Amino acid sequence: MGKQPNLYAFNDVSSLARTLRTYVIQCQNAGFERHGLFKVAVSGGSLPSTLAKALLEPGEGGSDAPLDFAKWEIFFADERAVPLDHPDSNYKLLKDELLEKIPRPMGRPNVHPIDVKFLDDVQEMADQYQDALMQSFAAKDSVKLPIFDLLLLGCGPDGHTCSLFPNHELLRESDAWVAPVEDSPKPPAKRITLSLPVVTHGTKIAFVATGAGKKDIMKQIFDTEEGRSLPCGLVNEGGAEKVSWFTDNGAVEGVGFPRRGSL
Ligand SMILES: O=C1O[C@H](COP(=O)(O)O)[C@@H](O)[C@H](O)[C@H]1O
Repeated sequence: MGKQPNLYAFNDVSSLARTLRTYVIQCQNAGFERHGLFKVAVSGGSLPSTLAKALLEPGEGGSDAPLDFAKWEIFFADERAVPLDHPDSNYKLLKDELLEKIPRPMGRPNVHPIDVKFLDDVQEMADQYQDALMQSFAAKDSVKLPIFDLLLLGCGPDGHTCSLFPNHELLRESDAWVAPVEDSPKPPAKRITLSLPVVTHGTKIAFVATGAGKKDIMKQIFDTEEGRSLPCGLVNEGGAEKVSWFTDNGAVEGVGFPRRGSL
């Protein structure tokens, strides 16, 4: 058997958040050593609130190693084609949950929202976002892929991640770094998303999935053959041991895949 993703299960979201904090700090420090920055892609959905808990509330026994947000470069793993103050915006969610709450002395991250000039043209929006990535990663050659230090992902109840949905043609995208979505089955229909090769190319890839509402899809992803072709299953396959799942007991009830409680 090849190398496997890591599946961590915790009793509650607080203990999950403490370990996620340690993990993110390790990824941050590895990024600082590699290139003086931490380049991270962040999802929307339920992720920002758990991430904020991890980063802003160390809790008892949580790592007190420093977070230096001034050297963070944050991109979005996916974004909905809506204004930045719209309730569906992943940017707004991250801003409300995390960005605005970062104490000043911890520094201000460099955040890359979508260009709202292109709300009516998601192909143009995806191209522009890809250009922003190219500038950041200084790629001169279009065959190269950006290498995020960390991608922080969610898992939808249908097994989607980023805005990569089950059976969608975008799962076969092999050229674009960022792709437009015109027909998302989950509203809003128009979005942009990192492509699967960009996701699996990351140095580290972390999923956060909590609550009993995720247990059926978790079982499918980890314990069934069909689950391996779902978007989350494809990230597991492509990212293998670079992938870590941070879950609570409710989300993995009945999942047979071997799991651990700490890093
Ligand atoms: O639509 C989206 O959904 C996924 C999963 O969200 P969750 O609430 O089930 O965690 C999210 O990761 C993605 O960024 C978002 O656009």
